[in-house]
Amino acid sequence: MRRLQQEAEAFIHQMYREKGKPEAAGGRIREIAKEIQATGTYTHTYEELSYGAKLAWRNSNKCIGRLFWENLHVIDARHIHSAEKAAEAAREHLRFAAGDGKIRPTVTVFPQRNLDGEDPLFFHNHQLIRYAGYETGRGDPHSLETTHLAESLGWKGRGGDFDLLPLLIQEGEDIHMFPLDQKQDVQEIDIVHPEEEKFKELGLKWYTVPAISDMEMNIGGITYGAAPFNGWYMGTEIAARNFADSFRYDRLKETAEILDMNTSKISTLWKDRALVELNRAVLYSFQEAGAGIVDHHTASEQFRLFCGKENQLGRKVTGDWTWLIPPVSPASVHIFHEAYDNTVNTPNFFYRNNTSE
Ligand code: HEM
Ligand SMILES: N=C(Nc1cccc(CNC[C@@H]2CCCN2)c1)c1cccs1
Repeated sequence: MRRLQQEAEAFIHQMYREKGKPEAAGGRIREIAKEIQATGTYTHTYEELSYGAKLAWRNSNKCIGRLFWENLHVIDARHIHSAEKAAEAAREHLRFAAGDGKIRPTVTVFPQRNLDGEDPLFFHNHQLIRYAGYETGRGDPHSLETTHLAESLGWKGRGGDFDLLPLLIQEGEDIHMFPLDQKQDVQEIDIVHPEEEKFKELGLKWYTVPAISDMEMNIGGITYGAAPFNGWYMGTEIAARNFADSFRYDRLKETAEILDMNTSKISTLWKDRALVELNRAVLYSFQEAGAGIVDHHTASEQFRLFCGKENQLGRKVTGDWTWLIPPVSPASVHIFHEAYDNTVNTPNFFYRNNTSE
């Protein structure tokens, strides 16, 4: 109780100070103290939930995209208690976030963790949109576990490389499964190359809205175990990791071969050349389709602006250098040559310790 009170006070003071009404904090803190006294916990107002979620984003040390933290759309779904309604809200989130190409950074907040440390609802999905992975080697190896869980609940995938996984939502002790509507909820882009016609023979595609659904959000001592959030992709995530990692889609060699590169020895740097072409193709394909995406150079410049603004406002930026540098040409962006304080502040997003499942 003491700890909850202290975390609540710290958050309320920060929020009211940043909103230019520090004198109003005291009254709200007393109100929260009474609620904690009476019930053991407290409930955020929508204003507190909204600002808290924005602060959680601003405090995300591994995130290069924080310049836009104040533009986060916060959907209050704390009235939802059934897996069915949660699935509908998740699908609505995806449709809203996709906009008509211009992706809206959005978080949907489901009911907070209860006093027994249980989440009324939570997602087993890593992201709301994700492709299945199979023992055959097809699909996304990163999804093997989630695919097994879906299959154990009766789901049958087609065994391809891009089969959309169903939503897997736990309500109490039971896991419920809901398919996404590929046409309404998911926008996908076929990956083509700006110059090389043959590139499309790779048969690659990816979805436009990354929506992380397996992290918990902590605001003022309250934990939201289901708070899926989306932004837009940085091209390297798809091209340099999802398509290139040997333990993911592992397409580097095939890309090099299709582009007639000399792959006879690693010292020809064919991997590096294939990586750049994959990244150019992903950026080109998304941009041609009018789908939101950012290249790692633009994203790094936006991060530089974010740091400048924060410093101007007298706030210290915290960051995790090892995640902030892009996986392609890292030393070609200024971030590589900077140092960042990796202190973890709250509000923030944290990994769920999945042992409870
Ligand atoms: C708007 C466009 C955004 C871009 C381009 C962006 C970019 C990124 C990238 C590239 C990463 C590293 C991911 C990886 O390497 O796997 C990342 C991490 C992260 N981002 Fe952002 N982001 C954006 C918006 C957001 C939003 C809206 C939130 C939350 C409200 C957010 C929270 C986070 C968090 C918590 C991490 C760390 C995840 C982890 O620890 O695994 N980001 N971001
Ligand atoms: N662009 C994004 N990328 C992103 C952000 C946070 C976390 C992740 C997932 N990181 C883990 C994945 C899974 C294996 C390696 N990368 C991606 C966003 C996702 C949600 C909001 S922005």
